[in-house]
Amino acid sequence: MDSSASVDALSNGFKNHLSLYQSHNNNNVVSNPRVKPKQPFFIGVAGGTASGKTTVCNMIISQLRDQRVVLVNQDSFYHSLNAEKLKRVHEYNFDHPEAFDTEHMLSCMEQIKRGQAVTIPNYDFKTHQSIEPACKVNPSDIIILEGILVLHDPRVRDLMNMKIFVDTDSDVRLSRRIQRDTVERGRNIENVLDQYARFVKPSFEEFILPSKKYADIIIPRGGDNDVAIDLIVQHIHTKLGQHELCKIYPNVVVIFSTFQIRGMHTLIRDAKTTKHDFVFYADRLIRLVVEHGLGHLPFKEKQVITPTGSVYSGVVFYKRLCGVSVIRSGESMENALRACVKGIKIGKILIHGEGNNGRELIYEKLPKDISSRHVLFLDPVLASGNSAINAISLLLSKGVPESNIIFLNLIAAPDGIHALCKRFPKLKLVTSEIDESLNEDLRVIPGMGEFGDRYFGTDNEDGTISNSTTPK
Ligand SMILES: Nc1ncnc2c1ncn2[C@@H]1O[C@H](COP(=O)(O)OP(=O)(O)O)[C@@H](O)[C@H]1O
Ligand SMILES: Nc1ccn([C@@H]2O[C@H](COP(=O)(O)O)[C@@H](O)[C@H]2O)c(=O)n1
Ligand SMILES: [Mg+2]
Repeated sequence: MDSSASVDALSNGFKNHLSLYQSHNNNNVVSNPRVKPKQPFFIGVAGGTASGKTTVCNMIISQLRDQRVVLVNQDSFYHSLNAEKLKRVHEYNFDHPEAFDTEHMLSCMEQIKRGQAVTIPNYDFKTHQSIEPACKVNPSDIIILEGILVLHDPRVRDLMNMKIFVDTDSDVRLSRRIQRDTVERGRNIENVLDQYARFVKPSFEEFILPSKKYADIIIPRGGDNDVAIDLIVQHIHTKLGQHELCKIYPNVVVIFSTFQIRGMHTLIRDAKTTKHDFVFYADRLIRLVVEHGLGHLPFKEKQVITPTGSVYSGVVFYKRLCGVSVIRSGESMENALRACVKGIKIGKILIHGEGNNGRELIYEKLPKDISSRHVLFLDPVLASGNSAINAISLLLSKGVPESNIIFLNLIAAPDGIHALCKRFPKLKLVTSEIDESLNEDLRVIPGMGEFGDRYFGTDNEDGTISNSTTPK
């Protein structure tokens, strides 16, 4: 194979994720200065030559199917050799930190970390030069930077959320390197052994091995260590699934994001989506949130005998439940709740209000025995939190314990979460996405417009959505 390991590694990342980057690119996203892109999770993978860094990275990527991942190889940032240096290539130390354009790598990684697209050079191990075309890397959820010296420079290390060192026996590495470089990098055994003894081994001892102390995780045996790779993938999932606000308010639960969920959000947030599609995908998301929310109810263990005469140890559903929907958009969630909880009673609350203050209770119809039930409170959009606080205060005044309320929601603004969770710390909020902010009209950004208008088809005749001044 002609291409270098660097290009291989990079293109592996692209092979897995290219279509994703392109679709991301083609979305014609209108940049909104108020919306800060989410910071990606940045992983650094270092280790000696042929320790299995690229192999480990590809194993991690293959397990992160629901995330957008980009793999960048430090090799891409090797300085190209000029004619003079090419003549004496056998005297060149490719394992010294100065062999890399670290300033360029740092600037690219800083840009990717800020959520910007960058162009990464394409390095050819046969000609020892950067070649065309360079590779465009679009913003991602996870960035992996791998290479022998990625833990060497403190500025690069500081960008990383997780630092890994792949630790493989040096004899194993040498034999793999001979094999790889003769097959893939156009070298002969004498070259490989000579380079190894003169530069690779001494630089490993002087620069690479000392960087091991900065690693959070050391993986002995590289790609053979399935347990370590599973644990790393689990940790990444946990970190990505956890919004900062979930750490502040442990009762805020964001359902685990998959490409399916993002796809549904993309559709319902798109201003061009038809009413029919909006309802279809909003219903799918609502159903997921409802199912997730029900999982937070208390349960009792129960054993049953199956038709094979065996014992199945299970649980029984909690039955004293009711729903309460906030008119009008909360009513869109009632069907999903009815479909999941047979015969559930659903009450209603109508709150009216303008601007930041002055919410007024207009109408309420709640089950008489609501105080003895767990309440699933239905409202798809949490913006300032003013309406929700009003409605939940009403439930508390009816004797519902705060800890018996589960708020089921599709999108929540941080402002609403702060307001609600500070006021009702025992209430549980289950949502499918936390958005960036509220604008000056108290509308969620990026948001999805007026949910009720889009769901019930009461937007303007020309198909545009009313720019309501009545925030939720
Ligand atoms: N666990 C393993 N068992 C056998 N061969 C391996 C293993 N891990 C890597 N290799 C092989 O060793 C060579 C170097 O691995 P690679 O992942 O490219 O290392 P690095 O990126 O650290 O240089 C490759 O040819 C690869 O296929
Ligand atoms: N023109 C080059 C550039 C680098 N190398 C060697 O590659 C090794 C790093 O790649 P790994 O995939 O093994 O991490 C490094 O040890 C350099 O010696 C080269 O031979 N020629
Ligand atoms: Mg490699």
